[in-house]
Amino acid sequence: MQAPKNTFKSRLLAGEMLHGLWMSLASPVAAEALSLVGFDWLLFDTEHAPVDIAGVQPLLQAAAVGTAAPVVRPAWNDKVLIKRLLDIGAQTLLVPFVETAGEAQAAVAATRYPPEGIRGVAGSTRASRFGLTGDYFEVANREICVLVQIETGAALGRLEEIAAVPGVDGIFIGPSDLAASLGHLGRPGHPEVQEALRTAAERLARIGKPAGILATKAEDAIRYAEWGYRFVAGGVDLGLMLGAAAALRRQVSEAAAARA
Ligand SMILES: O=C(O)C(=O)C[C@H](O)[C@@H](O)CO
Repeated sequence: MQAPKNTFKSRLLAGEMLHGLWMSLASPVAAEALSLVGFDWLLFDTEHAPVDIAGVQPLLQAAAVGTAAPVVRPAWNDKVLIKRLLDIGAQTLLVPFVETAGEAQAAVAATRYPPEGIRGVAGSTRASRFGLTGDYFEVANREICVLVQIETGAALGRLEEIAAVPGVDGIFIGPSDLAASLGHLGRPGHPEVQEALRTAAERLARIGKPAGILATKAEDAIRYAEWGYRFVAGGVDLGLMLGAAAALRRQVSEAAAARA
């Protein structure tokens, strides 16, 4: 048996546009269902969603049913969290709050077996198909995809340095945190934030590094793709559910009011 290939990484590096969905519900049912609707990737968040490592494994198992590649965001740029996510089979990680090239190097090192990095070795994990693959140790390092998240003005100032770190495959800009860092908490749509997002994509395109972002509505996702973002989460599972529920509630209430 061969070790799993990382199709997210190969497609990203081939320059494909990858449409994603941000998953905050931490629900295996939602993961399985939404893996089937045609997105290229699903982001399982453990930074702000109520889920620990043991809860991520069922999400990965559920998503394996469909066609969307899983991406997991560890709660922090932490070598132990990263190792544990890799062991349960995550191959693409979105590492939050990277502000310097040194922090990006640490994130990459945490994902690589020695001598390239410091990942601890376990023989029988979900990552190696419980030890049944013959080639896992040979291919693991190159199949792992590291995306680092830029979320402050300071990090943005060092964008090119961070992006140049070997092993950083893509840069994700977090609009909400960047907005907060730029003095516009809760207002990612503020013109100054939007301009920072636009120029970040431009700078990354100039150095040939794929840029990613999270949008919360289709029109934002479309604009970000037009600006050059290549892996764009177009919405959040929880937000979509609430939006649909609120619209349904509004529609039936309005119909009832009209009948009265
Ligand atoms: O800065 C951002 O934007 C993010 O990091 C995403 C947030 O954590 C959040 O909107 C996810 O639900």
